[in-house]
Amino acid sequence: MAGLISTVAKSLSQPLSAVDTSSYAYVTVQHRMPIILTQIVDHLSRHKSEVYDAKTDSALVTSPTRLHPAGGLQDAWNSNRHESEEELKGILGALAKLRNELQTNKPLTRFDVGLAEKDDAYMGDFAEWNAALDSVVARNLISLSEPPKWFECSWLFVETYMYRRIMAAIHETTHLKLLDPFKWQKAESLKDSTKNVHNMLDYLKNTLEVIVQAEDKTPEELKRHFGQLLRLSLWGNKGDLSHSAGKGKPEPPSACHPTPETSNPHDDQHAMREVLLVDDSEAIWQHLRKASSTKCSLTESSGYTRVDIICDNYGLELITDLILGEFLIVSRLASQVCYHVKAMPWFVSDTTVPDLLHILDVINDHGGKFGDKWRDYLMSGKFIATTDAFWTLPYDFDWMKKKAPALYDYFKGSALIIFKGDLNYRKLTGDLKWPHTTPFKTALRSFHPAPLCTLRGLKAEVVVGLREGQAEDLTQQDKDWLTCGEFAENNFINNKLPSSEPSSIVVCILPHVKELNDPLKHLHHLLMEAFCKEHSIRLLKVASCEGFCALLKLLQQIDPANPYAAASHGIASIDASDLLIIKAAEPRSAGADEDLMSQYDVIMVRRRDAEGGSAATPVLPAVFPTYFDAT
Ligand SMILES: O=P(O)(O)OC[C@@]1(O)O[C@H](CO)[C@@H](O)[C@@H]1O
Repeated sequence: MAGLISTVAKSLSQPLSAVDTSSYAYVTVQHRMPIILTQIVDHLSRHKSEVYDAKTDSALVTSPTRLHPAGGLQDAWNSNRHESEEELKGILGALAKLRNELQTNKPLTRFDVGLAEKDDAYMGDFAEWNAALDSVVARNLISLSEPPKWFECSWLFVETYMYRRIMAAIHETTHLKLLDPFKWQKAESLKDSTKNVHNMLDYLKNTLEVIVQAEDKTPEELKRHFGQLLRLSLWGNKGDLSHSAGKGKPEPPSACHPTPETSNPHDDQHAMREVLLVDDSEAIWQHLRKASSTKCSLTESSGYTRVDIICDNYGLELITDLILGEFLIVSRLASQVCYHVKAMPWFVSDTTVPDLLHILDVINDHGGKFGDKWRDYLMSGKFIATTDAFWTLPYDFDWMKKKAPALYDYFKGSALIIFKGDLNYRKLTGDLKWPHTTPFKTALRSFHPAPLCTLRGLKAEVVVGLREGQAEDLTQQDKDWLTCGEFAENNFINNKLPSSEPSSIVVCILPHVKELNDPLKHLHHLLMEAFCKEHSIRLLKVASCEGFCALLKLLQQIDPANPYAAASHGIASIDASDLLIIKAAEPRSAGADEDLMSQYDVIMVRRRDAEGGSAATPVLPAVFPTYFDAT
């Protein structure tokens, strides 16, 4: 068994990387990343006069498509024109050198911390980047004795490293620190989207009228709109320029991936179904409704429900995220929506703070009052725009507790964290080679500050949470299903797992499954047993799956008013990776087992329902039957 575990653990620890020349990671490092560097050099060379050009800036005010802001102070360019032009040449030289290092697989070079004054807003993360270069996240996957190199490290590291090197070349200047090297591509991505934007804002307007006017707005009505807007935000993710290697505006979604331009959003529900590989929108709806209806997020007792959106791309995707935020506020599913954007230009089209403020002007240009309304939201706190250095470090989210503890603690107050896009998904799952049926919660490892969901178009070879056989069927359907960006998933997990509060766990119950033919499930059980042992949590093993099922059936006698009632379909089959966690209202006393009966306040069980979907169904406290053989 130990050999089996080490085999599974070994395969799990392997990140996606260009070491595998048949992988998409290799295609990205070999071809796409050099193209992205070349495009920046071309744009900066061709638009040299527009780096900080008053004409372009003034055009920003009048032109209907409002090109992306010049991103800088005009007088800096005027008064230091010669120095600025020399610095621009320096940037172009640095990017050409970077491209050569990449293409010739040189060792990754360190950042010059000597350039960074104390608390430098631009280069203050250089020391952390150098620490990462010395750490396991940048290890050479071919030989530990070798330094990290472009084709021999994790894909996640070298890709994030490339973008940080691009911005380092800009941050190390005196006059061009504010230059956004992707501004032309971001502007381009919106250039022909007038109709899309109009349609989306019209849809929002109509939806809000329905919500506001319908006194007795039925939950079903709200739920339908919620699902539509969730899917709209998901398909906004197609506008990712790092995936299309910056080739300007990505192809408009094909017929089966409608956006308002290709169909009326009301009707796209079924057109999208077949490409949504995991759709937990029902569970998200039930969770948010419960969190808001009890006037508190699951982690705070105040009348305050905050939803956090970890943003991805500028342009259409950002507009769909703002539309989703408006719906959450007006429907009272949230009292505050916080938009987390990047502290610097990133992955070509990722949203920065200037981008978020600028898009409000673009929205105003497309008619309607939403741009002004959302600017007011930012002033009043209904919307928050924020950023953190962690999002542009190379660490996946398993590191957040250690590398950004304040950010992790902040998220504990969230009712729901919505992670947009592929890069965030890759960081949630560590960009590791998980088997595709790995439970999403397993792939999150130590990252569970609060309930969270993903809205992601698949553009990389990592995906978890699929049903047995689903990946094989998809490969038959489209051999590039993992990376073509045509398929999507929407995973949800109600992240109040024990590892964030072991002291509240009274008992953990596992089905005693003798022959576990799935190494992942075995690993899962071993991890839970180790967790219980580490935190002195009672671990009970059900002598048989039947006994375990009987207990869960017993727990089905739940309060019909419980909004989760609709989600519980009875136990059709039990998945051996399921478990029962009994939490205590108060930190657990060291009392005897008898006090189990009185302490717990909520029981979380994760199971697959008869349809093979997945639903987290918290149920009310129950009485213990005598099914257990304490082991
Ligand atoms: O986060 P997004 O914008 O959805 O996708 C970004 C991204 O996943 O797309 C490419 C994968 O194909 C990578 O280069 C990059 O990581």
